[in-house]
Amino acid sequence: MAHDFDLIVIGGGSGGLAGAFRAAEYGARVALLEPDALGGTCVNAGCVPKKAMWLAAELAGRLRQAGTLGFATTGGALDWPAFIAHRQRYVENIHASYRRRLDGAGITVLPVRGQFVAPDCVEGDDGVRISAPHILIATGGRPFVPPLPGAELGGTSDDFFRWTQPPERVAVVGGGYIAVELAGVLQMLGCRVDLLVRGPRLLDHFDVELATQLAEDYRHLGIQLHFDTQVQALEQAKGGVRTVTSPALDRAVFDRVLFATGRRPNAAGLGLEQAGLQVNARGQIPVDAGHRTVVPGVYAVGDVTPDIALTPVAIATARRLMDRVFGAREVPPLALDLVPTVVFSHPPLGTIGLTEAQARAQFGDDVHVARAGFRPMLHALADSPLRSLFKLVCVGAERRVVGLHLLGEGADEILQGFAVAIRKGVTLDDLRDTVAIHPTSAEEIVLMR
Ligand SMILES: Cc1cc2nc3c(=O)[nH]c(=O)nc-3n(C[C@H](O)[C@H](O)[C@H](O)COP(=O)(O)OP(=O)(O)OC[C@H]3O[C@@H](n4cnc5c(N)ncnc54)[C@H](O)[C@@H]3O)c2cc1C
Ligand SMILES: NC(=O)c1ccc[n+]([C@@H]2O[C@H](COP(=O)([O-])OP(=O)(O)OC[C@H]3O[C@@H](n4cnc5c(N)ncnc54)[C@H](O)[C@@H]3O)[C@@H](O)[C@H]2O)c1
Repeated sequence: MAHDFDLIVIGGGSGGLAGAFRAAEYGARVALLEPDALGGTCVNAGCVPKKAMWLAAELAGRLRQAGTLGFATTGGALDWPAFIAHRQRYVENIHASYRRRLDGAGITVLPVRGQFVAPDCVEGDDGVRISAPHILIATGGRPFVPPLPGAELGGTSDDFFRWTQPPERVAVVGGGYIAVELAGVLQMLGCRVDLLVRGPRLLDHFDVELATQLAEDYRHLGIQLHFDTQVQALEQAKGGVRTVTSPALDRAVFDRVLFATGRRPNAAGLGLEQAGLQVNARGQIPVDAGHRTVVPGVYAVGDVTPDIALTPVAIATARRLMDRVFGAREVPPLALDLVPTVVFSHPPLGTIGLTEAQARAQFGDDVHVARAGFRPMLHALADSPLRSLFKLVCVGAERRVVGLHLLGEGADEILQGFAVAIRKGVTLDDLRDTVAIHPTSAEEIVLMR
């Protein structure tokens, strides 16, 4: 049967757009289905607007520090509507840029929600069917809200990005990336934040020493941290929403409650059974290392799969996949053991590779850890107690670096270059042989003992 297109991409977020563009570069005829705004979670309710809020929050902190250091400032209060206008203009520019690039690449964009009617055929919610020998599922995920009594009184990160005014008192539920990032931003921008974490620590999968130092830094910023605290229900209360928790909180009424309790894949409603596909126990679409599903010609990338839920991972895997399918190139799978990532906390926390605990579990006594704890110069000048902590995890007689963990100012920008070196097998001696740049935070990495 003649197909309408060479490739149908379901979802116009990070992975879908990257796959569509790369396939079009090889001359493929591509249709992209996206019922909402182009760019998906990252551009519209994730990385981009989040980073804008983080930058505003960092500026607010800087303005307060500037006041301490003798500058005449107004204290760093933010006019939210004015800032959000700037943020959304930036987001709209990204939409316009995508639209231009899609037109330029000759990609057919259909503003519809798609579902499979056969392994090579997708129907939009306008009833129109299109077919292709290759179909890429890149439908991402959505916030998960635990099914508690009164849960509808709370919001999620999606709601946060719709706020036009800051609340005075906020409870953030969760201890992962989004909880830590939103709690930090809101506190820095002048809200009173309580962070309700069901476990004993922040950021379960990150190095425990850094997570502990971050909790300490957050306490200094004024965030109320409640560990081992289970939210059982939300109730409407006079002047706000009451959190019913175990154990009970001293102050339990908030203007807003935000659930940052994980995300779930968008796999329901895709007609997967018509394609011959099934989801795993976590609702994700299983794929092999090449991002093929069990059905020939059907692929999946990004948050709808078990991959690490990060934009650069969705982009890199989609591009490699299209290099194989349309470029007929042998491309190795992405090395998922060395993915650098940053939590945009205050200060930021960047990490790549194994934590100390993971390295010890894998290599036993053959692990060598170097660390540097210090106050960055600006914080020392302003008499702020916020501390940085950098850790290097090395293995073997040659002390090959298998993990780098950075909490502190500039960590978000410092990590990328070291990620290249670590991928290339850098050793502790290589780092020590490198001349430091003084005075910086980054020099601590080459001076570590
Ligand atoms: C608050 C927040 C902050 C984040 N910050 C970062 C960060 O700083 N750095 C980072 O790397 N990652 C970050 N992430 C994660 C990142 O946003 C995701 O990993 C990334 O967007 C996943 O890309 P994707 O293509 O899989 O899905 P998405 O970007 O979610 O795109 C999926 C698209 O598919 C569309 N869709 C769904 N169903 C259908 C259908 N049936 N038919 C057609 N279209 C459909 C959706 O409308 C959506 O546009 C953040 C996420 C959140 C929520
Ligand atoms: N800076 C970044 O790169 C960035 C930022 C945000 C999100 N992301 C990506 O998006 C993913 C999703 O982020 P996230 O923060 O939603 O998920 P997460 O998995 O990082 O954290 C979820 C948190 O919610 C808690 N939780 C789960 N169910 C709960 C319940 N019923 N009650 C109380 N707490 C509960 C977990 O213990 C955990 O602390 C991340 O894993 C990450 O891959 C990346």
